[in-house]
Amino acid sequence: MTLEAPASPQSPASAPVVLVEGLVFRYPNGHQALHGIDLRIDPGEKIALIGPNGAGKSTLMLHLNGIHLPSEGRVVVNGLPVSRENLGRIRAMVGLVFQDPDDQLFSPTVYDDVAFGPIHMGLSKEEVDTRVARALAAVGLAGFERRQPFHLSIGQRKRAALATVLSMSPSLLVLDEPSAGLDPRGRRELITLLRGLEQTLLVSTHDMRLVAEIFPRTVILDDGRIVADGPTGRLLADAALLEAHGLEMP
Ligand SMILES: Nc1ncnc2c1ncn2[C@@H]1O[C@H](COP(=O)(O)OP(=O)(O)OP(=O)(O)O)[C@@H](O)[C@H]1O
Repeated sequence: MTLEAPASPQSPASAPVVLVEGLVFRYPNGHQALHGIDLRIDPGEKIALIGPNGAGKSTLMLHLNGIHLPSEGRVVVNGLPVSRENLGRIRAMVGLVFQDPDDQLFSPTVYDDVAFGPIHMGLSKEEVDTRVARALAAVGLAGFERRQPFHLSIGQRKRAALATVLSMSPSLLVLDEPSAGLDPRGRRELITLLRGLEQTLLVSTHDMRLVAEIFPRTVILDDGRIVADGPTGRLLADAALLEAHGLEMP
């Protein structure tokens, strides 16, 4: 097992954005998908979460905004435990983007989808409009307000899905497989976009080149356990480690 203190851009004393302690999760059918996860994410970190199919990456990420609640252990976001009572506040702080943008886009127009979160935060029409414009500009979709989401390309839909959470100004962005299905140009645009985001970022991916290009820190999950956590360059250079967990560089 390879575990190291993460290289945080903040001072070690700064409060973590995410603290996961002893997280165990069993699905209702009894399958135990997480076996005691400990993870700390500091402000401004950009972290890749990698591991083979079925390792538990999505299950872990779904705990960060309370779609799943721990069977044992706890998850704390910006000092607030993720629990049923705190879900509204947690979801305003954690923007979760699913792998399939169609899970996130359900309105007749891009504007309606991106405005949905801010409207439900009770913001004024003026503030909602400002946030929609800012979020669409951030993902390169300025002027797409009146477009119909289901007529956009997959790359545009993925960016629109990201805009639906950016409009809530989350302090943590959690993205599941953001580069899946993108062509080379879409991938390059995504890399530029992710590099420019100021939010703390946790991204699950099988795209090892994306990992190498963007993320200073990588966490490897296998069979519901963190098996390595450290600087990306060192982990990806460890061929034996990658092979042991069903991973390889392209
Ligand atoms: N609703 C469910 N009920 C029971 N077991 C589930 C459920 N969803 C996922 N699992 C199981 O939990 C384990 C972890 O799945 P998870 O989707 O978190 O893995 P993953 O690392 O995200 O995989 P992938 O890379 O394929 O997306 C797997 O064994 C999976 O079959």
